[in-house]
Amino acid sequence: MLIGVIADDFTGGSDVANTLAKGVDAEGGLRTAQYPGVPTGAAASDIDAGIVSLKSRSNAVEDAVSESLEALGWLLDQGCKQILFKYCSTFDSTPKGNIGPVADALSAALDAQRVVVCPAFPATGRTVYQGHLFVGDVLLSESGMQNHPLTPMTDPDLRRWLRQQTKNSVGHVPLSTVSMGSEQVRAAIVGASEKFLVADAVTDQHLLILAEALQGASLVTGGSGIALGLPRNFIRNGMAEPNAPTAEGTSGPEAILAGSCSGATRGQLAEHQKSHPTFAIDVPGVMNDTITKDDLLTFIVDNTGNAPLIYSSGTPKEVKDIQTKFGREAVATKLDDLFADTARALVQRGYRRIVVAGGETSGAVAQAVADELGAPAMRIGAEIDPGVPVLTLGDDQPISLALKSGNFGAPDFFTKALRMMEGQK
Ligand SMILES: Nc1ncnc2c1ncn2[C@@H]1O[C@H](COP(=O)(O)OP(=O)(O)OP(=O)(O)O)[C@@H](O)[C@H]1O
Ligand SMILES: O=C(O)[C@@H](O)C(=O)CO
Repeated sequence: MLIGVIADDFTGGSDVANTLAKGVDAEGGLRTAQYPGVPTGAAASDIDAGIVSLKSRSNAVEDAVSESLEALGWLLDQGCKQILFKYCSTFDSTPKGNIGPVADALSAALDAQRVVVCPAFPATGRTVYQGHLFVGDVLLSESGMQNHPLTPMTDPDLRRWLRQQTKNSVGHVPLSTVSMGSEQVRAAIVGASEKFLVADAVTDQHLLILAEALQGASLVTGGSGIALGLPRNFIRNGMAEPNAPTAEGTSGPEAILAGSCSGATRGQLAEHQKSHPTFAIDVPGVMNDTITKDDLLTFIVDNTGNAPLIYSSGTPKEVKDIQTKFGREAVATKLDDLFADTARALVQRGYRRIVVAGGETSGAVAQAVADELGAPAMRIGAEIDPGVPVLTLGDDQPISLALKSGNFGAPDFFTKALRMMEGQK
């Protein structure tokens, strides 16, 4: 293994897996696998890039740090030459963490002297300019992310935000330097007096320049965009052969599970409802055990073949009311367990295509499917929409998964994902 990624959530893991598997057009990517949690055994010997997906974005700082260090240990044992700490392209974190403390711990463990910080992902509208993060044409703090229930992003200045989280110093590599090329970026990194350097990037070209400058860096941090040019560093110096995402996908019974309450997911749900059966999970019913996985399964079984979709997704007000009544953690645990139990039962019944919306929900479902199949490595297939590939697990009776980040995907994402799992456009 050459590149090892520690992803702070599962959808983020499949986002960066997609990027590493694709690489730069015409130059190819790496043979890539995504793992739900830290694997117990060794990785297959034909994997160049391995992504360990954690649920460390918004848990306690100490847990995020220890899980990330455990993932680092496993990746180094697999031979990785470069580690990428992948966080969200909207820099989801609080003034306490977890990005800063995890980056502190990883850089100390790797003895990394200068570490680039770049969440830019231009294909989904996230760009960094003058150290500030934009979503489309608005600052992060005006993009809706200021109201995020767990990690409200109220300051778009990444340097100021990160300084609250880290004991190390934070500097900046401005766009004027990035646009001059990789030599100048490298010189700026080497000459900087600060440890963490927020790097501006507005286009994929800027990300490629940064990646070229990061050849040989033991630790890189960012969104999936910063990974765009990393495979070709290894391909160009002869350490890896160029590859394309090859996971084959599957056909067979299907289900869509949506726990995400983001605006994008709710829009995709509204689109899907126009011509497909959907089932709204009664969350209070789940909390007092009057709704169980059997209700969800009955609906899915009755509507198989017609892209049945189960959702808990609610408006911000509905979510707030339910959280106030039952407690945020209790609701999240109960819904995660419900989706995981449903996914396990679907696998047992021979369901082969499962589309999931939401990072937390994807974590619960992917872990359950991998456990049920006893197959920890997810192979990377075609890209459905920016940042979301088809994933395939298992050998004899493979299962395809799509793990959609809350904010990703076009309005017709759900049907497109099911089609692409079968190898159609
Ligand atoms: N109706 C609801 N009421 C209260 N909480 C809900 C409801 N539906 C889902 N949730 C909770 O909202 C959270 C959704 O998180 P999830 O990470 O799956 O989606 P997301 O935040 O949109 O996605 P991402 O992390 O990829 O941006 C989960 O913790 C889930 O339990
Ligand atoms: O970077 C992103 O926006 C996504 O990969 C993500 O992290 C989803 O939670």
